[in-house]
Amino acid sequence: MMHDVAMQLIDPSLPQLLTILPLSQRPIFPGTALPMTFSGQDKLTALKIAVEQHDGYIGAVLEKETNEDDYRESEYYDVGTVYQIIKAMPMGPNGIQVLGRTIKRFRRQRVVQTEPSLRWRVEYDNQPSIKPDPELKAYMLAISSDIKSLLALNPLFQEQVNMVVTQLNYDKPGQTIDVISNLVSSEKEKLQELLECWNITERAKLLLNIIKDELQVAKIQSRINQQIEEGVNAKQKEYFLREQLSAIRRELGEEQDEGESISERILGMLEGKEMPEPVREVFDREMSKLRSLNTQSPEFNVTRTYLETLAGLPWGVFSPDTNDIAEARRILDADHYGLDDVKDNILEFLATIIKRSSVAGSIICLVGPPGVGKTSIGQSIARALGREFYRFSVGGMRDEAEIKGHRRTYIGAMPGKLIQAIDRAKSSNPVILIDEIDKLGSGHGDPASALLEVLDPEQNDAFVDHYLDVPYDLSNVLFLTTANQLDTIPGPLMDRMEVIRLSGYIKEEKINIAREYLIPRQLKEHGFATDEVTFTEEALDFLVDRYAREAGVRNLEKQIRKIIRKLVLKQAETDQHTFEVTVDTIQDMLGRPRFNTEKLYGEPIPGVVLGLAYTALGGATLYIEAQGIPAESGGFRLTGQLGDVMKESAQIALSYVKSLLSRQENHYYDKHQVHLHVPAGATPKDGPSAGITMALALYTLATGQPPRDGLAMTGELTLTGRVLPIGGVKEKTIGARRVGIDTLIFPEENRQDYEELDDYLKEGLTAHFANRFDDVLSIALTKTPSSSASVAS
Ligand SMILES: Nc1ncnc2c1ncn2[C@@H]1O[C@H](COP(=O)(O)OP(=O)(O)OP(=O)(O)O)[C@@H](O)[C@H]1O
Repeated sequence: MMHDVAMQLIDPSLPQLLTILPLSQRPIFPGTALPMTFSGQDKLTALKIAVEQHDGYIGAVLEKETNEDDYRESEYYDVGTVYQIIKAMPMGPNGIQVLGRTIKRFRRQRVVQTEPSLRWRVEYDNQPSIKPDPELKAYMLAISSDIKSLLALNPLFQEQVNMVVTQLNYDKPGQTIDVISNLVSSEKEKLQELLECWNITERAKLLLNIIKDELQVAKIQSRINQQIEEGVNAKQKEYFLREQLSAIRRELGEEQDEGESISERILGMLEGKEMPEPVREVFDREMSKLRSLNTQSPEFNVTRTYLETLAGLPWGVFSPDTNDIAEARRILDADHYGLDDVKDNILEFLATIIKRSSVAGSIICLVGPPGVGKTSIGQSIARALGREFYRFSVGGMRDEAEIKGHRRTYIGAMPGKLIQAIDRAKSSNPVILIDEIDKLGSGHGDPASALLEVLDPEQNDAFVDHYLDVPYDLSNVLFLTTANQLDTIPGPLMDRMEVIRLSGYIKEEKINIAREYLIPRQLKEHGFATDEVTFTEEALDFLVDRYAREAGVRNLEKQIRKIIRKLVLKQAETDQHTFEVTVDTIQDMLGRPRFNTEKLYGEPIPGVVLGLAYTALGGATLYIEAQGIPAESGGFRLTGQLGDVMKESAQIALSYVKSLLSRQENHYYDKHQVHLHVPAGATPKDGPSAGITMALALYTLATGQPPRDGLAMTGELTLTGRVLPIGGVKEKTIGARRVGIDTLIFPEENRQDYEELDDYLKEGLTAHFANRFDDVLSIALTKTPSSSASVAS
């Protein structure tokens, strides 16, 4: 390529010796007019000589290392640009600005003089102008396009660059490149490299790289700027719009100032309430915080919700107690059939509260199977005292925060159930019923001890909910709790409560409840007059016996509702107005009866004995089955999901029966493996009270004598054959009646419990009381051994 051949000709018009002046920032390129400033006496002297003696020509060279004291001692690059000063103007006492043009690059040949100024002998870049080849042309085009992009991003040199770009002269690429080089910025070393590049194509390449780098930086810069601007703009826009909106609202008189009206509303909520002083201080502090916050900030909402909760609570608001025991009795009677003991207990309790005029420390726990009226008794108590009623369940509750609330730092924090209850009740002395206290879970924190804090009269006058973070006095709340069974209630909670049992109803009671309470209530709810629908006695008996045999009456109520709904439809579809519900109607409407009989066995057989159990669903009967399998060495298997206590009591029963049999020369268990099962196999069971039942099953299996018909029993057995007392006599009696049992065996020590039962519960039943297992045998075995079972010996 032609222009690659360096032709260093001497330019006759330019001086061979040049006064050198230093450039510290960047080199300058030929072909442009530009001003330069210099300061320092030594430089001023050099400039003066150049202007006066050498037609104003100087050589401007970039310093490699600057010598601050004397520019002549600095280290210089070899290549610089010759500059001709056209005009010089003093700048300050020690400086000068010169205006001139850059002409040509030169290279140092040698230093010819240092005093009074630095002078070099130089050689010039005297390449002839060349016609660009395609490669160089391509570079030039690339430079031109990049420089335009750069222009779009960086408006700073717009005019200057624009001019250059529009005048780009492909015929003189070297000059064009130099002009552009004066405009780009990069590290000084890179620019010096560009200056030192004699080869034009190489120079174009270097310049393109520099421009590309610059373009990259400019792009990033512009992106950052844009992002910042967008953020600022969006914020500003929203701010202005909001300002305008509230100005418009103010103009329309719709709202004074959002924040102000919220604060006023919250303050208004305090009317008629008496906030204790320490709480008021916290309230005031939060209130002034609210006022200082921007209504759009998230913190405003958090503070506002807190203040609303705090102000919404019924501080110092109490409903006056009725204090009329006669009225309380009337209400309890009006709402509930029977339950005489329960009502008496509750009235005694209410009388005490009235006398002491304080509820402090009185907690009642209503225990009984589902649907026996625990909740509705609670409601009646509230009605009798004229207090608000609120109920919540702690069944399955695993997180302490549900009772005591979440700290306010949580997102979506709320007060716990107790404060929610107070909030809903709108009074500080409501009746709060805590349901299913026996099913309280444990998991996060300790819900049981949180509940204890609530119920404990020593602590609950200053109950601190995590969310509120100020004490609330719960000592005027009348707490009631309910449970299906007592075993699973945490001990410390149990200690603080007075237990009132609701044992479940027998058939006759349920018929009465249905007739006197449930049916009239359902008729009313469905818009029937009481005389429009009548149930026959047989129908009620059939309904209770076949469709609703459980201890409570909730299911009975449900069945009645079903029947009445169907009658509503019938009334709407036909002209019929009055209805008589008979056995047939019930069968028609409710389908096949759910219960026929609980008896699994027709005739009694050896090895099968009916036991009495006390479960969360009330009293129940359960069969105990024993079966022998001939085997060399005996053995014992137990099935039916039995708990540890029940397993042990099975072992005791077996050991005892074996010793009893050995005295009778009966070696059945030496030759048989025995399997004891308690159906239904899927229901977990535990407790020692099936001891005598299991022993009798094992005994009758070995002797082949069946127990007498219609017999059920309960009692703990010791290893020596003593019968120990059990719990739940009333429930067990009720359970036994339900399945048509007529003879019962209880431990002797439970005799009094049984005798204290109401007569109607005992009607038609014969109860026997056993001290020892021998007594059980003499009551249970009235028949002689059957011949078919005699193989057992
Ligand atoms: N002795 C009764 N007299 C009249 N109605 C009753 C009686 N016992 C229960 N009921 C009614 O039976 C229904 C169920 O009672 P309630 O909801 O109080 O049962 P519960 O014992 O609280 O049950 P759970 O343990 O499942 O909460 C209610 O409608 C209640 O009025």
